Amino acid sequence: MSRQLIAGNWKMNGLTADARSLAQALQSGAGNGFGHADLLVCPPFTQISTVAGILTGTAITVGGQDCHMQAKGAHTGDISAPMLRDLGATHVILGHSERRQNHKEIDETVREKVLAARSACLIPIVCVGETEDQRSADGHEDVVGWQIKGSLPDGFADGEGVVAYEPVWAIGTGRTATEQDVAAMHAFIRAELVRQFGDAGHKTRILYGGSVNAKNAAGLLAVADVGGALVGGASLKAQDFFAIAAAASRG
Ligand SMILES: O=C[C@H](O)COP(=O)(O)O
Repeated sequence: MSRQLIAGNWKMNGLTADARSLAQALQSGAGNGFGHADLLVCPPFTQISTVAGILTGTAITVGGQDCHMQAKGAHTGDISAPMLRDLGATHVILGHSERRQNHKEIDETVREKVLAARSACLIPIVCVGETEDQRSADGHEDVVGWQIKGSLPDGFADGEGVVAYEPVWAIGTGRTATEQDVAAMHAFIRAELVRQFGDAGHKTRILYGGSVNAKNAAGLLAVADVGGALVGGASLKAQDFFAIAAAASRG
């Protein structure tokens, strides 16, 4: 099995003291790495510099949670991909369902942001996933299929771009998708990637996200075609984040 990526999305959590203390706990536990897992944390913009500084020299990399589609200019309050890179970020989460919902981001916006990330040498982690209503109406494959078509630009699979499948109803709810559902959706996403990008689509990592925790991680990470996890709440405790990483190592 190839290395899995365990990515922590801290979302809008962490004043400087919190971020410093969590980063220090990660630094002390990081050791020489985690077997089959690559580790990444994505703090809020305001803490990236602090966290990247503390984690320098460890096996844990740092990413952003969003970026603007332009590299610079008159965009009050926005952060560009080169700015993230400048702070030490290696990755950026794009098209998270909270951005799609709260900021009305559409696939075309996400696609433009992926291009911006690529120009700044950041690895994009593009989130896709259906709502509960869409799944109840049996529309989950259609929704995710369209998100993949619309959000991923040409050549996406030639780089290190990552896709994260996050059923919206499983995010922050404690309701995890069953391993059967995860297997079915990851197989569907893989088939879509190959249809869109040819052979290169076989190598794109597909993460699962949605209430992943220290207890359920081993089962989810052992599912075929799960290339890692995008972890929200459980990534705010170093011990839980490491337990998930350890589960990946056993995958
Ligand atoms: O980006 C992370 C996901 O939204 C999952 O969040 P969660 O682990 O708190 O459910």
